[in-house]
Amino acid sequence: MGFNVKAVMFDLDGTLVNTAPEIAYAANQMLDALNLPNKSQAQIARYIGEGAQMLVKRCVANGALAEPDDVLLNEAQALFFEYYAQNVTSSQPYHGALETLDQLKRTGFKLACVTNKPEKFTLPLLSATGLIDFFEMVVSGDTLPKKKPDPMQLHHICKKLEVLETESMLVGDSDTDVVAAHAAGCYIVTVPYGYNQGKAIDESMVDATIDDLPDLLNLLT
Ligand SMILES: O=C(O)COP(=O)(O)O
Ligand SMILES: [Mg+2]
Repeated sequence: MGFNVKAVMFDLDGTLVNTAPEIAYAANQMLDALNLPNKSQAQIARYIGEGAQMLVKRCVANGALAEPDDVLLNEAQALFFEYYAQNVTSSQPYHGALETLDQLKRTGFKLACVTNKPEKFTLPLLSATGLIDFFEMVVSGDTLPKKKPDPMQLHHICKKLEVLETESMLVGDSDTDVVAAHAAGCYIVTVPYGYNQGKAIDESMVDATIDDLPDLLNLLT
């Protein structure tokens, strides 16, 4: 494919780790506590991708509660944070995630994780799954003033890793990742199994698609 890449940045939820089961469990605990109807895991998975705040808002906003007020939203978010903190480290990496990161690191690529997940969940999850040691940098949804689809996190990583955006690649699972990578000027490669609000990725918008993470080694090594 001829990618001239020195750094590879990985999205977390839906790309490296299958977080939907634990997120859905915590979201339904929150809905129970608020006496609101539960939602299926598939439905909640469609709300993943734009940070925890947005996920909570979408879970709470249904039917008569289409416009949840700030008091309810604050309470819902506090509950979700409390419940998700209890099971965030139970999520499992996708097939071949560790092996792929290991191989890329040994080959000499600089690796980073860039997620919209808040830091207080990102770091324990990366530690528990054994992924954290592969990354030179981790940038979470609340590390900087802006998050994906804004390119700020990607620019920040490129600067710190001393690579050009044009020699960096983002591997992600959603339109949010695609838009951020385009805005930053990085290559974008997507996996098909993650959370893209229930839609398929528009393949005409990406540099390549891979079936799973080990497929990346065919593109890059
Ligand atoms: O927290 C989210 O909403 C999504 O996180 P991600 O950017 O790792 O997919
Ligand atoms: Mg994702």
